[in-house]
Amino acid sequence: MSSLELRGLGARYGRKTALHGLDAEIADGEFFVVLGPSGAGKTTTLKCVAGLVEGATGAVLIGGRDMTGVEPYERNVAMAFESYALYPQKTVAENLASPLRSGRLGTWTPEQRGARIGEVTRTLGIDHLLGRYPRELSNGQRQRTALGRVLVRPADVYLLDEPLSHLDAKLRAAMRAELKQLSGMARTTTVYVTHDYQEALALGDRIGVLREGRLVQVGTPAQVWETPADAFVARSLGQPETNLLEARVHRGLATTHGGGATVALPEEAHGADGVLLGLRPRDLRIAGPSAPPDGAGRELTMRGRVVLVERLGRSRELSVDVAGRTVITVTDDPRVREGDDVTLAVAWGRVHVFAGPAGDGSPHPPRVGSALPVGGTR
Ligand SMILES: Nc1ncnc2c1ncn2[C@@H]1O[C@H](COP(=O)(O)OP(=O)(O)OP(=O)(O)O)[C@@H](O)[C@H]1O
Repeated sequence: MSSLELRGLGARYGRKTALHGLDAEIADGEFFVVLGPSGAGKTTTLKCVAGLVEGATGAVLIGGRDMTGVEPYERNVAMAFESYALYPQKTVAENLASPLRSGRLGTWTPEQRGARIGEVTRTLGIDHLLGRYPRELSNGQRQRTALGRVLVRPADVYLLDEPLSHLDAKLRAAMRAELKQLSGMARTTTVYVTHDYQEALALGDRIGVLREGRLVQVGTPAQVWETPADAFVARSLGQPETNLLEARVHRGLATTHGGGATVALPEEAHGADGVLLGLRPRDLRIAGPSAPPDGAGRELTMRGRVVLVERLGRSRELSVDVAGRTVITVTDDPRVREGDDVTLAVAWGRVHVFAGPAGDGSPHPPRVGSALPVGGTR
């Protein structure tokens, strides 16, 4: 069993605190993604698990065993760094074989080694490069070889630091799909670090969102997507970013500045002076004659004027002026033009309510629930 547990994990670099006591329980075989912006402490988290941070506090348990005082090479973790380390004088095949030759991992027959290397290199799409030297590879190929070096060896925990960052978008998407299929990967507890929310949603059994050295939310991709813990988490997932509209609260109702929309609030938000309403651009739709707003009041509707249309591949990103506030939405309808008056509609349950506007107390207002219809029930 190779579960991984972090108990109050802390790390400092001089006077700078990089991790403020992380707690997480990662199950045996789980694929756990740490998502966060640059500087959040993602790499430091992995290094602490590997035993590479001096003076780390708290505890790391692997398979229930406290790793405090256990040397990095005795932890049986395999870590891939963003900057790839390969032996320049060895071919790709030799680079991949070397971890299996070290003896610490049991004895591998040449056939077993060949089979494992074949499986990993086919998954990573580098099986045609086995005879090349690192200097003869592109950055993306080098990165995949470095990842291969980690994945060939059986370990209790894989620690992967942005392993796909040097690949182009198409290859990243293809590799994402392949990675989880790799046998060994499917069974080995993995902590995967990224700042790419799509990668996190696609790969993670669960996602831990890291901000300024704190895990601010841990949950399945669906939980983090549907009920973001705060406005920061909501903005971290999704492109275009979640719209945040400031609203004043009066008698359980919130009205956006400018009066473009009014919603009823869940009870937890009644005491707030103000709230932020979070609207994902893809949750908003343009209500038109063919798809009128829901007459039963199951949707919030807002009137606005399209001020900008930008192409996003097949769809279009619209900036809509709603009573002086810009609301971004995405549509596949090619007929919408700049200057059009439109009605935006969104299901009440998809209107996230965050307590307190940004800049007014907490810089990251927590989510307190979703909006309710005015004067009715959902
Ligand atoms: N060796 C170091 N000395 C001093 N400060 C450091 C050191 N390594 C990291 N830090 C600081 O600790 C914080 C966390 O760094 P870390 O590398 O863990 O972040 P990250 O989330 O992995 O960022 P990125 O996505 O940019 O790699 C940052 O503020 C960083 O500047």
